Amino acid sequence: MTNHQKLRIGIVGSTGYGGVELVRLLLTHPLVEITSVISSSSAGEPFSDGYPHMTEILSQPLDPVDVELIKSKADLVFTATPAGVSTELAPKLLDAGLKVIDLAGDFRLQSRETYERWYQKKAPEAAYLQKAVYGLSEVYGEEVAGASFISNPGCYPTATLLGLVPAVKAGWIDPDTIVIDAKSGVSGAGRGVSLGVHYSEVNENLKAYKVNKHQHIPEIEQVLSREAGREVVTTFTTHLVPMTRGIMSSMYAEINGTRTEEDFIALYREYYEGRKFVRVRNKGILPATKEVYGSNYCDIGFAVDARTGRVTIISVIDNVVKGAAGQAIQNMNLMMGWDETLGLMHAPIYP
Ligand SMILES: NC(=O)C1=CN([C@@H]2O[C@H](COP(=O)(O)OP(=O)(O)OC[C@H]3O[C@@H](n4cnc5c(N)ncnc54)[C@H](OP(=O)(O)O)[C@@H]3O)[C@@H](O)[C@H]2O)C=CC1
Ligand SMILES: CC(=O)N[C@@H](CCC(=O)OP(=O)(O)O)C(=O)O
Repeated sequence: MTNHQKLRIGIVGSTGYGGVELVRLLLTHPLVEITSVISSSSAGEPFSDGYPHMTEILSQPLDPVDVELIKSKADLVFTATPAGVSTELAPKLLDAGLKVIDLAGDFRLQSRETYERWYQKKAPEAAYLQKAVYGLSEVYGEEVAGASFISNPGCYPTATLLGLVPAVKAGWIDPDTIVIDAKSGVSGAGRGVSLGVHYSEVNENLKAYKVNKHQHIPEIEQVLSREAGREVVTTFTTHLVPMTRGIMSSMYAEINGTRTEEDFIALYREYYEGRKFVRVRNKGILPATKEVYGSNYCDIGFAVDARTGRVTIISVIDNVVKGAAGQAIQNMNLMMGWDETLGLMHAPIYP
């Protein structure tokens, strides 16, 4: 295949952490080429000025956010922008005939009212919201195939939902009893500096934040409700951990009936059969964030407590890969009818 036939990719928000991770991964994808890296604040500057580790790898100048220009240079656009930007931009890109994969939260919630309450921003127009397919690849991959507009899941919801959906769908756990305790590395907050992610605030520290207020709560509840076939509400608490990448979601729920760890392992292995990026650990082995670092894997492990009748489910991802850029590329592969693993089979970096 010549370069000419490759799918041409534009990245809005290329100067952020999600954007630069898209660049890193797409550079080795066999069927695409990055034709436009886009910035709202640094157009004209070489991409590698902001990221010297990309010197002589990707030094092309940043393009402005100009829909006509993007249309002339790209077939598919990733928007890796702060909440609120794609609400306005994605409809224009779609109207220009481009395929769009949005990494932000703007199009994830079906209810406009729920979005406005949790994000404190104006919701997208209903007509465009209805076009967006929620791209939790291993659960809704069939809906993603052939779609032209994907709303990529949040990082915490990806780890959490991949860990909960099979058990909720099978009715093996009581959805009313689920408690989710989640922890993230600091890159989850993006490249922008703020007091909360300042080195001396984060280093040698562990803090809970946005308790009962996190914008990912309605996203998690939306999917759990759909899979359970009834409304589910849940307790979800996020913590900031002094590490760069990684999310661990520790989930607790009451088991319906009597199930062993072997039962959960078999259920999940069957649910994710043929899906390379979810790895279910053997009995007695729980995953750690370093075991997925830099990769698109989500690793899941179980501990059943016969004494309390509860199961603990541990799910880990790399927030910028499976939690953002990696899953977005997986969704692009599914949209295009390609093997979902193209460009993504990187082994985790260890140690
Ligand atoms: N970091 C993570 O782990 C994850 C992030 N996400 C989501 O992905 C999105 C991007 O996150 P992340 O990369 O971490 O964020 P960053 O803050 O690192 O980057 C966002 C980029 O958006 C660009 N931008 C800001 N305003 C505008 C605008 N008005 N128009 C166009 N571009 C704009 C900025 O670049 P410039 O000034 O050059 O235009 C900036 O570099 C967010 O919605 C985030 O919530 C989702 C899952 C995980
Ligand atoms: C560590 C950290 O601050 N993480 C961010 C994740 C934000 C994110 O990914 O936002 P959307 O998925 O909603 O776009 C947070 O908790 O808000």
